[in-house]
Parts: sequence; C-alpha cells; structure tokens
Amino acid sequence: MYKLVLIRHGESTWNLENRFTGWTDVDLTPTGVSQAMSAGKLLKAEGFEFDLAYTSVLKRAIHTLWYALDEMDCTWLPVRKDWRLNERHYGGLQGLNKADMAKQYGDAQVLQWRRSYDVPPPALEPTDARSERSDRRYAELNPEQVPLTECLKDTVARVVPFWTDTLAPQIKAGKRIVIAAHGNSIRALVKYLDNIADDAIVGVNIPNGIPLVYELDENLKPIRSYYLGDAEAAAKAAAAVAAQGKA
Ligand SMILES: O=C(O)[C@@H](CO)OP(=O)(O)O
Repeated sequence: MYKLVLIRHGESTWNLENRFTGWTDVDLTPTGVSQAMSAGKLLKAEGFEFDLAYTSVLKRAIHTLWYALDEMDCTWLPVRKDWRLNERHYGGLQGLNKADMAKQYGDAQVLQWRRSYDVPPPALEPTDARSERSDRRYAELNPEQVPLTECLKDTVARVVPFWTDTLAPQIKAGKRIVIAAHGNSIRALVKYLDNIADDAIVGVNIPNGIPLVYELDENLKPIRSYYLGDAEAAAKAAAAVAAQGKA
C-alpha cells in the first residue's frame, strides 16, 4: 500500500479578505502560518515520513509546505515546484470579493464560477495588468499556455498529466510524497483519483491546512482517504469554504 498526503495551503491574505485569488501570488496570514505548523505537528505525531515534496510556484503553498516540514524537522527534503499544481486560474474574477460578486450576480452564478466542472469565469484580457503572461516564473511556457481563465476541467487537464508523468511514477518507485497545493488543484486530483462525476465535484470543498491522506493500492487506486486529526473540524472547515461564495 502507498500513502500520499495532500495539503491545501493555510489561510491566505485573500482568503481572509474573501477575494478570488487564482494565480495571484498572495501571502499566508498569521492564521495560515499556524495552520501549516499544525499540519506538520499532526503529520509528525502520526509518524508520517516523506522522501519528496511537491508544491506549486505560488508562495502560499510553498510557505505552507516549508512550515509543515519545519515542524517535522525535515526542511532538508527535496522540494519540486511546478506550475501545474497552481490554483485554478480565476480569470477576470481575480482580486474581486466573492460575497460582493454574489450580491451582484447571485449565489447560483458564483457557485457556477467557483464549483462547476466546465464553466470558466470571464477571461482576462491578455493586456490586463493582472495577467501572468509576462511573469518570468512562467518563462519556460509558451505565452498561450499561461491561462487567462480556467474551469476545473482545464485544471484537470494540467494536473492529471502531472500525476501521470511525474507523481505516479515516483510513488510507484516507493517515494513517500507530500504535496502542498491549492483548493482547486487538489479538487482536480481528488476528482481523478476518486473518479468523482462532473456534477458531484460541485459539492467538494477542501479546507485550509488539514492533511488529506490517501491510501493507494498497487495500481494507485484509492483504498481510502481521510483528513488527519478531528474529522468534524475538517468537515466544518470545508463547509465554511463552500459558504464563501454566498451574498
Ligand atoms: O480564490 C481562489 O483562488 C480559490 C481558493 O481560495 O477560491 P474558491 O474556493 O472560491 O475556488
């Protein structure tokens, strides 16, 4: 049996302000830092050990990983960063307040933007100052590969190849992996691993800073998955994430 641990970053400044974030590179709040440290403490207390860590190229996930690994006294671990683990790109919604958008467009529209499988938010103009196309961290990509918006389906289309070409072979080679990523890049992976239907993924929300453990069989099919620690607290935190898009 293999084990894989996924951690959504701790609370970010834009989580606190309830703003759509996507590829915007915002920091953790002090609460986010302590959530990341708690995740590391829990993993250590439960006897988890890792050989390799992966994260996105966004600092809320990078720092979460670092604080969690520091609690485990293993900041020496090799860490690989890849844009394919980035949050879903939120297009023209990036920076806007979720509850304000719900007041303006209605809860149903915001739910569709946030959680539907294949309806992307309005796209950014390539010339929009918020576009990441001239950000040098994406310099190795063709400009058109840097999204102007994404629905979850688009995120699945980059996360699943990353799973297949990079993560799965490492796991099969016996590497124990922890991944610090984002609400929707984790939803993309969870959808794939658990084979969740397009309409059922709408109800899946990932809480900040709580390790999600997958036990996988020899074909990397999930045997079971669970949040480490208090299951009720994790369910409550996931429900709070769902409520962020209400007026
Ligand atoms: O704003 C975002 O980038 C994500 C995660 O914080 O939000 P949501 O939960 O609305 O998909």
